[in-house]
Amino acid sequence: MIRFEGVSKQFQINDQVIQAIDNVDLTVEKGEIYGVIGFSGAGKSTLIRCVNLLETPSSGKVWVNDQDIQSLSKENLREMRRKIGMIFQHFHLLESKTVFDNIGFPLSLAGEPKSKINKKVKELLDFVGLSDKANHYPDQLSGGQKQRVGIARALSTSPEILLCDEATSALDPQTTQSILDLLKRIQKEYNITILMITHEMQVIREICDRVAVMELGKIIEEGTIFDVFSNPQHVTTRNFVKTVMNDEIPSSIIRMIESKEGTKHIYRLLFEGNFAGDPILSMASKNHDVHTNILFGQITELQGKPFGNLIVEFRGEDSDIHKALEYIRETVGVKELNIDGC
Ligand SMILES: Nc1ncnc2c1ncn2[C@@H]1O[C@H](COP(=O)(O)OP(=O)(O)OP(=O)(O)O)[C@@H](O)[C@H]1O
Repeated sequence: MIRFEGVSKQFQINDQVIQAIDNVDLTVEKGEIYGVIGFSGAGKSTLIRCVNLLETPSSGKVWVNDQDIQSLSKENLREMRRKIGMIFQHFHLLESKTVFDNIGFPLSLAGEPKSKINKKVKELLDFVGLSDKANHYPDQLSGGQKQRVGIARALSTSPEILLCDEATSALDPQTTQSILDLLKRIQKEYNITILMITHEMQVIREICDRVAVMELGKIIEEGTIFDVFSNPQHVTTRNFVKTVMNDEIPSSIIRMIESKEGTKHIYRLLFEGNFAGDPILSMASKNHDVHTNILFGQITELQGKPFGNLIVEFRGEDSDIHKALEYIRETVGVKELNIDGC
């Protein structure tokens, strides 16, 4: 468990004071994957670096497993740091050491016996799928493979917490996916608490349980992935959500709707985790003698629940359409559509 309590951090450059973190309160529960998202300069890196005291807060407290880390003795802090692994955007591998030695490096530093290092490194090489690369050097690896080495190295001391600093930002989408899958496996199999910072909402959506949005050093919004993605409150959060779940209707569809003559019965059906898979449109159509025409839609999955919307045109008698909509409303949200797409 990680808890930030009124944490602030200022940097001073000449006579200028930079407020990198501003009175942050945040709790990451044991075993969850918690994401912090924000634009460049929001304070994410500074925040995550306060967990292992790579940065010292100017004020406030950081608790790790109910221990105030700033009150630890040097020796206890060293011990605590062994429980906190970290992975980085640019991997930070030692170029002159093999994959095997990179992974075993934290254990060598801690003076662990060779037999223990060998056993642990072999287990981790297998876990991250790099057993055949043990004797390769970092410059012989792809970005994704390098990050796997970084992850294995972070796991070598059997940490309880893994800090991920933009761990997938240097990777292509396919490799990103494989690294995210690996992080999910780590959470499940090792029950590790993961705190990750990123500027990619896709990454948050993919694996996090909860998310905090940071701006100008403050947490401006926080919640479960489902709540934040389905009902973002702050304009910055809405902009992040839009990058992965754009519910604006394309202009070609709006033009097509506008060109239709006569009364238009066009509705937005909102799927917000409340849909059990019944064929509601075809049932509404069959039971109430209306025709339905899906004009546009985007349904995705958030934390295992369907989320999104469909823009549907209904044709038929007004009274039948009314009854069909009543039936649909029992299952999903229904909103009449203004032509401006709202
Ligand atoms: N060591 C430092 N000295 C001075 N200013 C710093 C230092 N580290 C960070 N800052 C400043 O603190 C603010 C927050 O930076 P931080 O790196 O935490 O943001 P970020 O959200 O991680 O951004 P990015 O994604 O670009 O790394 C920025 O204005 C940055 O310039």
